[in-house]
Amino acid sequence: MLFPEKYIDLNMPDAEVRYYPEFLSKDNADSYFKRLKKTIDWQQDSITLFGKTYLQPRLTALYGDNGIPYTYSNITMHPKKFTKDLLFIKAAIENLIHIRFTSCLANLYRNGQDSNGWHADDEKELGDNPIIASVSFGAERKFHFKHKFDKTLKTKLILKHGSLLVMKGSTQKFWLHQIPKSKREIDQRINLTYRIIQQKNRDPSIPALS
Ligand SMILES: O=C(O)CCC(=O)C(=O)O
Ligand SMILES: [Fe+2]
Repeated sequence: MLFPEKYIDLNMPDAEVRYYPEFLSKDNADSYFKRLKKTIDWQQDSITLFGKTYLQPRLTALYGDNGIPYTYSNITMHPKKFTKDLLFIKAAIENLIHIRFTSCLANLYRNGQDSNGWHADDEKELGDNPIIASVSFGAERKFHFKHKFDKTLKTKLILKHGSLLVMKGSTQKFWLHQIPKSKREIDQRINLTYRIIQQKNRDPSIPALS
């Protein structure tokens, strides 16, 4: 039996985080993984931190249904048009949680040395209390959270093949997250983070078009 709607609330203070371990069946997740690896236009960008330039420790790509660029860690990404698979997965999430997304940032972790350092997804383009829906395929990876202000608060989970993690409310205001590097040998993993990306300087008193 499949239970795509079965969830676990992480019960973190100052956050709303919900985990759906069986969002996609294994067969579905297997075939998405293979196709996403081939059809996404993966690229490795450089980031500049404290005046030094590094290659990002993973491959990424941005897709969307508007042309609005997305800037984080000094990288500006321009969205490509959604692929069929990305639209199907988007619709499955939207049916489950009743939120419409505009964009998807895809990550490919090639092995255990690839990672995603501590950050919050709190860019202006994401609006005030952003909703981020993140689907995982392939190798399992650890996902860590730590509170920005109360150093005693942290938690972690393992993101399974075919799982969905939804972060909303004040999560990005109060918490950082990361995918740490691992010395173990780890296979490839693809993660899709669906987001709502809007014009940066939009007047918040005017409702966004949907
Ligand atoms: O790979 C993941 O699970 C997390 C990705 C992430 O945090 C991001 O793209 O902002
Ligand atoms: Fe993130």
